[in-house]
Amino acid sequence: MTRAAVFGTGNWGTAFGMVLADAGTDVTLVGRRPELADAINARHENPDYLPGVALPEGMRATTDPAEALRDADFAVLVIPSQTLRANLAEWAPLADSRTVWVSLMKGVELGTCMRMSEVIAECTGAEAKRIAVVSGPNLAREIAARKPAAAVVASEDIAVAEELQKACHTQYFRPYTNTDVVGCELGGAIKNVIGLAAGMADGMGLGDNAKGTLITRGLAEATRLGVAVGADPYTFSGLAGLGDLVATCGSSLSRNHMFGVHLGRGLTVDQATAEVRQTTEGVKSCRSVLALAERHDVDMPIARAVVGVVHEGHAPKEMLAALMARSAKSEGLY
Ligand SMILES: NC(=O)c1ccc[n+]([C@@H]2O[C@H](COP(=O)([O-])OP(=O)(O)OC[C@H]3O[C@@H](n4cnc5c(N)ncnc54)[C@H](O)[C@@H]3O)[C@@H](O)[C@H]2O)c1
Ligand SMILES: O=P(O)(O)OC[C@H](O)CO
Repeated sequence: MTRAAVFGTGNWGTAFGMVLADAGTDVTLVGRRPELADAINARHENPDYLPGVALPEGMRATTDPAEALRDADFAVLVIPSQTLRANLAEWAPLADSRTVWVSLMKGVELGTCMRMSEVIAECTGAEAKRIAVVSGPNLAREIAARKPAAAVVASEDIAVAEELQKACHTQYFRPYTNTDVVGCELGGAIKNVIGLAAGMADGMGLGDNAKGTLITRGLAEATRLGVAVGADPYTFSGLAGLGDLVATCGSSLSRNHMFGVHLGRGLTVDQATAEVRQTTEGVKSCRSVLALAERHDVDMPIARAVVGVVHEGHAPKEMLAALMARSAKSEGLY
């Protein structure tokens, strides 16, 4: 039987653990708080993140990473992107040399501008064939309700992607394989930044034309950066690109979207943080995404506007005016 250790007992760690278990994989969730692990084991429910969702009986939780990693085929990482490096310093030495590390995270590391698979490679020493990512339009609460969704499972080694695909394929969760790890990760991280912008537009009541424009030009920004760092441009028209942009920019279940809505309605960043509470990757990753773009001389005006609002104290209205006042250009990618 395939075994997976899932690090993170939040929304997506718990929901993806459920997907793996429903697909017949043996799953152990790894959390930090014993009382939450006990509740998951005793009640088959995660009362803090997914109250009312009945988890598969065989899915267990522990606070002991070594126990979870014993004989694990997959170590699935579902924690905030900015803490990954520190976490792996503890977890990596406990893993078997054959374990495949899987990132479900949608962020870019501050300071280094590294994608999560790059952080994993550096911290674990794992070669590319022992690293995979999962991305796509995957709002955890919908998946926890077993509503249908699709995703991309990417690894440079197609055989590894296919193994992971098998381990998480259920009647409601349809994973497609891809070998473009770079494109899938950037698609996931950048959609959060565009989701913040779309939320601001919604919060300001700007309407659906504005949102359609942000999604489309956001996709152009993501594709431009992706191409500059070696991704396949077609990945961005797929589930990890357009699919996730549409889901995130349109859903009140998206934390990034709702964070933007709060800002658009006039709340401060601190007030929006207090409202949303859970991991909102775009808030930090907008800066690392923009830094990566600057490093590659790629223009990302929407991402720059988001950084202006979230980190530089500009009002959403000011940034909107700046975006609209840019010089006229043709529609192409550049
Ligand atoms: N929620 C979704 O719908 C969804 C879908 C796809 C991808 N993601 C991505 O998955 C990642 C996690 O998101 P989430 O929604 O599960 O977040 P969450 O806020 O629901 O849960 C975060 C989890 O990480 C743990 N955590 C926080 N700080 C930690 C630290 N310093 N060390 C170890 N663990 C820590 C928390 O205890 C919690 O278990 C993010 O990168 C997000 O973009 C989320
Ligand atoms: O709630 P968000 O904004 O982190 O989005 C969740 C998922 O990434 C949607 O695919």
